[in-house]
Amino acid sequence: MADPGASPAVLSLDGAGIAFHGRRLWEGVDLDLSAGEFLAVLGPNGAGKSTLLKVLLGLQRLSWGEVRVAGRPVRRGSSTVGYIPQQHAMPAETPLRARDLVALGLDGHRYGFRLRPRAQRREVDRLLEQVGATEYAEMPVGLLSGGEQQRLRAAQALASDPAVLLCDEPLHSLDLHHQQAITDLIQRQATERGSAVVFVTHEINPVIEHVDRVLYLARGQHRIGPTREVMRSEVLSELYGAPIDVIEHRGRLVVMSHHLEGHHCAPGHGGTGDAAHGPEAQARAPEDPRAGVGPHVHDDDHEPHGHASSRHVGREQAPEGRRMGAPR
Ligand SMILES: Nc1ncnc2c1ncn2[C@@H]1O[C@H](COP(=O)(O)OP(=O)(O)OP(=O)(O)O)[C@@H](O)[C@H]1O
Repeated sequence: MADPGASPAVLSLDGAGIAFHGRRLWEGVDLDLSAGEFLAVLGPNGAGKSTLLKVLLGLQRLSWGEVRVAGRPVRRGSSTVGYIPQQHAMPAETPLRARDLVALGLDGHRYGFRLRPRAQRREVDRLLEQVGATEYAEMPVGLLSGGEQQRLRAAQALASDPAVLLCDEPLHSLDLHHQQAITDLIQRQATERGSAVVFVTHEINPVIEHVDRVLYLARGQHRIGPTREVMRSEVLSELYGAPIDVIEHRGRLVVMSHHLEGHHCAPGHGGTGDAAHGPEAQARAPEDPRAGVGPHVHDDDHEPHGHASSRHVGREQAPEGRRMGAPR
């Protein structure tokens, strides 16, 4: 059973906030994420979900507060952070085979040295098999479907066995079977390898059984807590400043409102509301060089870049009794 106080946080946000041109996306976020914990990040379009991932990737500085991964200030390219970006098509002429894309995620740091070609090939084969991509391992990536490319990105992100795994709408464009396969893969990475997972999504139902806590961002405000504490009519109505109904039906959460835009639960995805936009409502991918075919550049030199904490409003910790990963 998890004992959050006993293990140091893998990921910490302390009084974290961000503003662009005077507009506060979120502020006063205090969060300690433990090994193996699965955090879902929800909120309407433009709430700052992808920006949060950019912060955790070291691509965006906080306006307030501090962020630490594995006890150190985050740094772009750190081997401790894996990232599955939003799906976007790679150009047809991309000069890489599927297996090359996955191999970019391997730099041998797990073994203390770069893998020999044969060992690397075996590891890439294993990763390809995990995501069901063996069949097209030798294909040029640009000729693969969006869903096939997305499975390769998942394999690439897992290759480094990261302490923190960031996922930006990773299920988008996957069919139900592969949604399940990728979700299971991410969950196994959490429970068996102890990766803390930060999973940005517009739709909680495909991952609801895995989620330990939800971070909900809306209108410059946020709530953090177990799914059914945050995903309640009272809480979402307060966050949106408009009446929202959250109904549970056969273990699925249905969010309904006549006022929402860009919400995470569309009529076609289990909701019956008439104004919600579902997962189709996509935003830009972070401007991360790794977002495309990008090699997962590992670089463990850390340098501080966080700002001093300006607010501290009750640190959030993992609830008792959640699943826990193996010690790293
Ligand atoms: N570098 C930047 N400079 C100025 N504004 C920015 C910058 N990066 C993001 N923004 C703005 O911050 C807001 C939040 O963007 P972000 O992509 O984080 O939202 P999101 O919650 O991921 O949205 P979606 O659900 O549509 O993907 C947007 O209005 C965006 O234009």
